[in-house]
Amino acid sequence: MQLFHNPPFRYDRSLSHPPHVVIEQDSTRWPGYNLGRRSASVGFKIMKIVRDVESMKGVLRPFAGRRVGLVPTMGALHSGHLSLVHEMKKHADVVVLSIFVNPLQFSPGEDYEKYPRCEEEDCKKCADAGVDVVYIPSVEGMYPDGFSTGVDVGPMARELCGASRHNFINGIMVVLIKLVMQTNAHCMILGEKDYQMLCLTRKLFRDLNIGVDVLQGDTVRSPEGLALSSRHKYLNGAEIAKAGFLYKFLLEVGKNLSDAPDDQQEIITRGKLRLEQEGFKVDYLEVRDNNTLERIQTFSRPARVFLAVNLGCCRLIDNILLA
Ligand SMILES: Nc1ncnc2c1ncn2[C@@H]1O[C@H](COP(=O)(O)OP(=O)(O)OP(=O)(O)O)[C@@H](O)[C@H]1O
Ligand SMILES: CC(C)(CO)[C@@H](O)C(=O)[O-]
Ligand code: BAL
Repeated sequence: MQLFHNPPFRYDRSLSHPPHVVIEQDSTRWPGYNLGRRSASVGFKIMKIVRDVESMKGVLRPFAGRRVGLVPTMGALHSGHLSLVHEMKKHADVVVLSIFVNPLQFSPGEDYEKYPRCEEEDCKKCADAGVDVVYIPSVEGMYPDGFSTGVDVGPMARELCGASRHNFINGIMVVLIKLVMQTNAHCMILGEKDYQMLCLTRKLFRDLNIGVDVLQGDTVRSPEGLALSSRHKYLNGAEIAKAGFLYKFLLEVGKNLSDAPDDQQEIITRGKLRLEQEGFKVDYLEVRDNNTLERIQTFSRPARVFLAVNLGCCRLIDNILLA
């Protein structure tokens, strides 16, 4: 599929695979979009865009022995994603950012088709942030005919987001295994905003002895506190302003729980009512153990408050750690 109709890129003919597979951004035609800002002595001077599963490993061959850091995303990049890139640059010699809207993690009726796709803009942001390789595999490349393998990380995949999004967690686990294998990543970074995914990915890698470090990136928020999300493209200005309420709400719930830990049930019931009154449709508001994600009654171990709501046609999630 040709995604850039008049691509401001040139083919990299130094690579052994067909030129249509790997293209390089042309820094002479796009001044400012080479990787001039990078300080590291390793990595590419010109960002590479790889669309082919087979080519991915070849692209990194010159960096054998170097630490490869993977930043998996579904694209429509925002400052949250870019903060993960900046953090990863501290831990890896070569940074690969993947853009793949993974059909496996969506269930029928969810927003797979309409999920925002804006690759050209994303590639510019990546080049500016100093990404070495943008990996944009196709659905056919990732899941060729006959693909049938799945993983199940256990009951926790069916709680929190997994209770309403049945394919969500296990679909992510499959794609993350594939992405780390395809990129030969030594480490990967996931955002705290998707804390259930982060925890269960760590569990998966532990359970299957996959020796890839999973780093945690801080949640980047708007000045009003709204955790940035690609799905904000579904919201209008008034809805964005309304969504800013969620973080203040979480902080308030957190304070109430710290002040009256024995009143958890009442605080949560009242909280859900408040969210509905503010115009949100509540999927869940829950307090869970920070490490196991189990429900907790007492606060003897670190805990986290999680929420998921719908506003218009947009699903929003957030969470905070209870001190
Ligand atoms: N506001 C944010 N701050 C930091 N990291 C984030 C933020 N939002 C998403 N991420 C992280 O970026 C990575 C890629 O996520 P993804 O591409 O699904 O973006 P997203 O904004 O979470 O999309 P959506 O909310 O629409 O599902 C994940 O590890 C995710 O946790
Ligand atoms: C990790 C991910 C890119 C896998 O599709 C995405 O689902 C996410 O960040 O939630
Ligand atoms: N970051 C979450 C990806 C999803 O909602 O499918």
